[in-house]
Amino acid sequence: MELEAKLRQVCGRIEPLDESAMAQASARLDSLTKPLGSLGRLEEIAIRIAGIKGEALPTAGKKAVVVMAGDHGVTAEGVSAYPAEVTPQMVMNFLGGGAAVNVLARQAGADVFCADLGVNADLAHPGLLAYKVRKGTANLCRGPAMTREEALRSVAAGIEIAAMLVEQGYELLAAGDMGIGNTTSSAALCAAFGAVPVEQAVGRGTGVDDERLRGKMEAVRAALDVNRPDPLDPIDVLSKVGGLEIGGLAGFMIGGAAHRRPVLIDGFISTAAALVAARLCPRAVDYMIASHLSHERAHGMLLEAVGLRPAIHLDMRLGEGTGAVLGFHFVEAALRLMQEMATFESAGVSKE
Ligand SMILES: Cc1cc2ncn([C@H]3O[C@H](COP(=O)(O)O)[C@@H](O)[C@H]3O)c2cc1C
Ligand SMILES: O=C(O)c1cccnc1
Repeated sequence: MELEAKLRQVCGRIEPLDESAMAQASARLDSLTKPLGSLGRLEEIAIRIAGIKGEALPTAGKKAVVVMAGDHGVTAEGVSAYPAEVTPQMVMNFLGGGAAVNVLARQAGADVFCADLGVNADLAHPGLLAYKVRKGTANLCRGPAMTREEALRSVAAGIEIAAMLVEQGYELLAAGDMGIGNTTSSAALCAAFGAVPVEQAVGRGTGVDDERLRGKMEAVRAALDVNRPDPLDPIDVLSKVGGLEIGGLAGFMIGGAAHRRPVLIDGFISTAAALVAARLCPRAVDYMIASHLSHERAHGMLLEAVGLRPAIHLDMRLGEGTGAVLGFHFVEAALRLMQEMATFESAGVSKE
């Protein structure tokens, strides 16, 4: 109960966007040497970041991506194209700098953090954010993935990680996931919340064949039948069919919003976490910026259910925060345009 109260308190701290900063940013964009509105969604993003940070002319500041990792008991059903051991192995790869997200983060000038919310293995590395709630979830086809208390602890861990990064001076955050089997859990979450019908919620994830895809669909149906998650109780849904890293990511998004930091959302799993965050604290959505549209088939519908629109579409389906980190580029581009472009007046360019 104490964790529930704390969560309500953090949600209550999320403020509405700063309308005055947004109006000033909008006026500034209209004064720049370009046809009105011609920078399209970049203008929308710049205005929103102004509202989030409460500054008319914000800069991007220090950037961090957090990859939250957790294992999934549902892998016993053969729902992934890869073995569960990949989760801890990839955690070590993130810490060693060799994963796709590390390369993209280096290119974007961002730091990568990796958090263990529930990996099956005992991991020891000085760089790892150790927040293990339990070793992997239980098989959600047979019963709840975790207890309500564990779900709340995963969300609380994400809130704590966001606070720690804000304390370290990070101003722009991105959310990434690692957990073999987590597209199954994410599909079950989408369906449980009524965001996407079951038949459309299940996709190929890491690239399962038709037979495994059918098994994955059965697994999601079984998860909903056996657990009967209550869509009006987001923690109930998270605990029954979610994942530890998904809870962590939802908390991270809520924590970022409570600290007035923009949080870039990645692909399917990250957006499933965004849906949990949105159902817990609707106002947190104002602080989220969608990055890409994943190739995973339900992602578009899921983004829509959260109330987000992706900016780029590169047919990526990796996760890890890779799409979100690409988002650093266009967020920074939007802010630099607003900061650095000449106005009609300063450049002596005729308006009419
Ligand atoms: C080497 C490797 C690196 C990854 N990085 C992210 N994922 C992605 O794939 C997993 C989800 O797909 P499914 O539900 O089909 O298991 C997650 O770990 C996700 O982050 C990876 C998967 C693999 C194999
Ligand atoms: O959209 C994603 O993030 C995704 C899709 C498939 C597999 N892993 C991640």
